[in-house]
Amino acid sequence: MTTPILDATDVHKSYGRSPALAGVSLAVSPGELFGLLGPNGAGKTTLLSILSGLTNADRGAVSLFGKTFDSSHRDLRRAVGLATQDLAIYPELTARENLTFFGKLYGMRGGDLAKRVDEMLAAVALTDRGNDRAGTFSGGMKRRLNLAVSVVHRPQLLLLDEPTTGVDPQSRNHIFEQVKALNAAGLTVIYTSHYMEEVQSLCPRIAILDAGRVMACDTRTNLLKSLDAIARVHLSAVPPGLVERIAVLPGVKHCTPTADGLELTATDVAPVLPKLIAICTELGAEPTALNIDQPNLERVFLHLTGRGLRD
Ligand SMILES: Nc1ncnc2c1ncn2[C@@H]1O[C@H](COP(=O)(O)OP(=O)(O)OP(=O)(O)O)[C@@H](O)[C@H]1O
Repeated sequence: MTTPILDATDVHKSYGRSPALAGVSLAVSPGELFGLLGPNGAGKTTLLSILSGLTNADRGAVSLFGKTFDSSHRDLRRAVGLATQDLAIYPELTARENLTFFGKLYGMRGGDLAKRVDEMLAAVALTDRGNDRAGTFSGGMKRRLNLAVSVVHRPQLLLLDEPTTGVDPQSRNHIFEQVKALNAAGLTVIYTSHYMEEVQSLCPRIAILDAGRVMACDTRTNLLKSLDAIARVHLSAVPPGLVERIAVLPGVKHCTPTADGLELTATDVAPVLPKLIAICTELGAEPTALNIDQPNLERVFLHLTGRGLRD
């Protein structure tokens, strides 16, 4: 098995008496685009602060690149890029100056730095605005620059804390594309968000964090497989015997009548539908509307915690 690029075991962190992390364990392999999904206050920022060496855990162990890690390991910290939720860029500097400044902080100089700055401006579609002050940028452009700044020094692990906060759809797409491109080029990425759509579409493996604990950590496929699809069928009538016949169709787990039709659960609804329609036709019940609720991470979260992600 490959050595994990990041291995956290039983990490605890409290602010005063309130625990922000209450025993978090997770491992991320080289090359992964790993999602960390959790509502506001789940502990995502606290975890990223520990993983980037900004703060230390109260208890537990973290290893990065196979070595024990804490904030005193300056060499390991240089191999991590962090795009913070609060923007790290300087509004009075231009985009180019911001990138150059952060590159220099990491010891980059001369032609290599100049080339990298150009590359980063192009990657986040800010080449045309490179000489404009960051303070004049839209929220989305600032986020894109914040992302570029976090990788200018070519880290091996990138930590993204809610990277689409306050951005327009166009910038959001730029950020998604850039994250995917960085990952495809070999960068390991931990992507934190409370937007389940983002994590679900970007990340093949995901940890769900709530109240400082990992509630589940698995592949996206396995997380979604843990729930059934729900089909709601509206019918012109619900003849006697219909629900009972549908309930025993192969693949159907439950079937119950509703005010205007029926509702069924199945791991896979598609193979059930033709048989359902045939039975409805035979019994004289015309389907008038069909709604299929496929499993998603919002429902997985609800199932695990009893609450919605945005409660
Ligand atoms: N500096 C701090 N002082 C006191 N409490 C804090 C501090 N930072 C975080 N907390 C608390 O720790 C818990 C976890 O916060 P954290 O910011 O890590 O969560 P999060 O999942 O990143 O949420 P968000 O997306 O809203 O930032 C919360 O209850 C928060 O109020």
